[in-house]
Amino acid sequence: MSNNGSPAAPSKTEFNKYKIGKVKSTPAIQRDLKTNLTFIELKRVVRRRKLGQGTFGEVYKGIHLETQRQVAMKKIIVSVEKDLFPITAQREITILKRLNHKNIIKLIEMVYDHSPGTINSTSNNLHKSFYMILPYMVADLSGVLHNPRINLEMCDIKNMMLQIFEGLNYIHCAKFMHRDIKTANILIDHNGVLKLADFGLARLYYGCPPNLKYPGGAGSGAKYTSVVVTRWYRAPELVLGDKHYTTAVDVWGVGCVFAECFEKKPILQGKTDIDQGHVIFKLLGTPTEEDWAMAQHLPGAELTKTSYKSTIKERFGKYLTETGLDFLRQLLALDPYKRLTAMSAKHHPWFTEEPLPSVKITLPTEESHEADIKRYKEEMHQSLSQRVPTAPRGHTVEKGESPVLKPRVAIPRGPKKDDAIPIAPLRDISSRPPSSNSRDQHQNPRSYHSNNGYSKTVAPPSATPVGINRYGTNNIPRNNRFDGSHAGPNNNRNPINRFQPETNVNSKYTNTPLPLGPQSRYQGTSTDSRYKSSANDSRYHNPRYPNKSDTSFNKPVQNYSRQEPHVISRNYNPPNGPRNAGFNHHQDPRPPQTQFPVSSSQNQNQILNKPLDNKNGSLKDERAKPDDQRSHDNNDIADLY
Ligand SMILES: Nc1ncnc2c1ncn2[C@@H]1O[C@H](COP(=O)(O)OP(=O)(O)OP(=O)(O)O)[C@@H](O)[C@H]1O
Repeated sequence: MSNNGSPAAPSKTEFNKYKIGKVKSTPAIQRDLKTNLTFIELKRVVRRRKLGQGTFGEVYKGIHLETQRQVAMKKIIVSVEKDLFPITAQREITILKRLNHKNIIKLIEMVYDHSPGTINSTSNNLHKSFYMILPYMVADLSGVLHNPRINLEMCDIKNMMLQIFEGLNYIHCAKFMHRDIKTANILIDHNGVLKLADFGLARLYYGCPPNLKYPGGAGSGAKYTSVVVTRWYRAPELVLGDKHYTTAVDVWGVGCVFAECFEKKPILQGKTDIDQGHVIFKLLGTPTEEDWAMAQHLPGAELTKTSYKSTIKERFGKYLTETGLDFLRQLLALDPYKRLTAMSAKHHPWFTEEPLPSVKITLPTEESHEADIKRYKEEMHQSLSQRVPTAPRGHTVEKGESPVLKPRVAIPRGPKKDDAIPIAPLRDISSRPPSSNSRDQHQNPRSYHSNNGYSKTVAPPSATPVGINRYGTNNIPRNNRFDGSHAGPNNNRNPINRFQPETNVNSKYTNTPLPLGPQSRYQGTSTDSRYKSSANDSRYHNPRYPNKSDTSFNKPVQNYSRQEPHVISRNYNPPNGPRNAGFNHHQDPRPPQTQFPVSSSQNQNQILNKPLDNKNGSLKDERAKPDDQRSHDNNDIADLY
């Protein structure tokens, strides 16, 4: 406070904390005297490096000026007029504060841009910004897969899958569902450590956490909105409108990510929500009653009247051995209760088959983010147009320099003196010219066979009954070394030993058969009987699965499509153009933003610093409770928490 009692203007030089873009002159980072929050004056910063375009904001690269650490700054835009804080950001902040794992992105802190506000060009409204400060990650998996200069070996893919399952298992054991697993939300740091990010759609689930004893995911004890997950990564139960889904929706997403590693593009690109169902069944075959009995009782059951045959072997058999295909099939099992869990997936024999997972993935030091995909495409196009044309018959073409993709960014840079995060000296990209040839090789399944002794002649695993989760303790052969109770043979040929996951957090859940709570969907251990459809089946007397005469299940297909307006089909084209070429159908699954008032500085402070309500493990913030504060455009929003 100044002498005359009015709040003093914040000092311009008091705190120099973050700057977007390269460090040049002294940035304007200050602290608000009233709230004690730090803020940066973005108007002064001219150069920004945009990493990604989110649905409701943008992600920038910045520098923490005190430590010189690179950070990512995820912008959250708050309309000054409405004075509302987006619910997805609220959720993400709350959940990230609770999580602490090597394979989950960390929230360093929140900063508030205290400048008078900026006018949004599209809405013409005055906006203010909050920033989530996250550790800077050199790449995301979407950028890596689209980068023609990066060729992932099978051992790297295995390593990445193990890391993804480590992170996902942690989230699931902490009783959260992520609900937006996709390649763009899997970040990679300079040490090759993968981090699951973007918890804007995540939520706490009800019921017991998963364990190895029971197949299927956890969390079926309540009704949730099925309008979650980016469409192309949406599990079939969501596509069919199931509201009692489980953590298995995340495992489906990982299955899509796994397959995307081979095709380098999302594998299930439905054009509409209904089409998504067709695309899924075209790959995996229309489920029979035996395959997925519950499908008949979901709102979108009409889709199961199609008769597609599975094409998974034709499509992915060229990349994967029988064991690998079995792994993919179990990640993409149509029935969520036959799908692997994050906990059991790590024990699949595919990880013990040659080539074993690499100890550490080494990627080029080039930054590869989702925002770079457009550039890669342009480069590819340019490279192809520069190719020496083939000579007409009987003629020769003089040999010129073969077109080579030249990276725009300085790639192999050694650690600088003031780099707090040393860039690891990784593979020398210059020795691997990313010619069109290498791209071809990239798509060639045989490239996975090179140098690593990987061969398709590896004996497939012995046949196991379909529909049983083979890696739960229930089903594991007695001498199975991957039962999760021990680390397996003590040598580094065993991937469980080679790959060193963080084990501390989940150990308490591993191998601890938890009592089935009242919410548990299936009681007892007889897997066969669970999937049998019979009039006496207790599921049909369960209010969650009303019998067929229930009108909601008898909806003709038109009715189902009429529900589509509930699905927010906002086009994925931000004001400054499509997010990335070829992603035009990349539908935003999020419901309209429910927002909370953040008018006073005190409220802002609450959002950023309020300790979580830990009672009963609840993450709900008090401000999230009163229903009347929410703008319910449809009932699904009420489900979001
Ligand atoms: N910590 C980080 N380091 C580097 N890049 C990041 C980081 N966080 C996010 N990004 C980049 O920004 C992109 C979008 O980030 P994020 O998914 O968190 O935002 P979002 O607004 O939730 O996006 P979406 O609407 O697609 O879910 C990511 O795909 C990634 O390329």
